[in-house]
Amino acid sequence: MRLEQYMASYATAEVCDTNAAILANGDLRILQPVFQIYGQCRAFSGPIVTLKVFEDNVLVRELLETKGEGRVLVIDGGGSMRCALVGGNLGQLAQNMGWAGIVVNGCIRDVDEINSCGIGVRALASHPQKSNKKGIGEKHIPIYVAGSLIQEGEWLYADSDGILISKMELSI
Ligand SMILES: O=C([O-])CC(=O)C(=O)O
Repeated sequence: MRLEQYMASYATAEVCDTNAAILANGDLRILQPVFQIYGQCRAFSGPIVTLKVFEDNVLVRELLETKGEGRVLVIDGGGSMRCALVGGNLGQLAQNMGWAGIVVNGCIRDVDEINSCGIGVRALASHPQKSNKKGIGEKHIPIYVAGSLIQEGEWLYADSDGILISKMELSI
């Protein structure tokens, strides 16, 4: 897939302004503004793949080794500030496998390398320490991140203003 396919043809602010009804009923949610912006793509979107881990990134690699097909990996890392769940190698892998982006409720490292990858990355912060490698965690389960319950298959829309989660693909 070419990078252009991930470029934004929407603005999250406009989506919020024109979708009051689904914002009110919860089909469209706005993540709390806790994320830093990394990666070449400041704006990205796609269907969500969920992962819950804690200070262990074996399953992150396992998922990123599969075809991304324009999806976004959302990792609930429990908000840990003690190690990084994604680094430069995984950022490059995600780009190579066609993922649109990665959102981490936790930390990343190798920020300069990640910033050169042609994907979108959001994380709470950077941390130089690598994570454990035990392989513990759960894939494809509902996760609770930045104030929102997020289900596998929902859609994520990110740009410079923030991150939206939508129950369905938005027609924009
Ligand atoms: O392998 C890790 O733990 C993360 C990392 O540093 C990378 O992706 O380059």
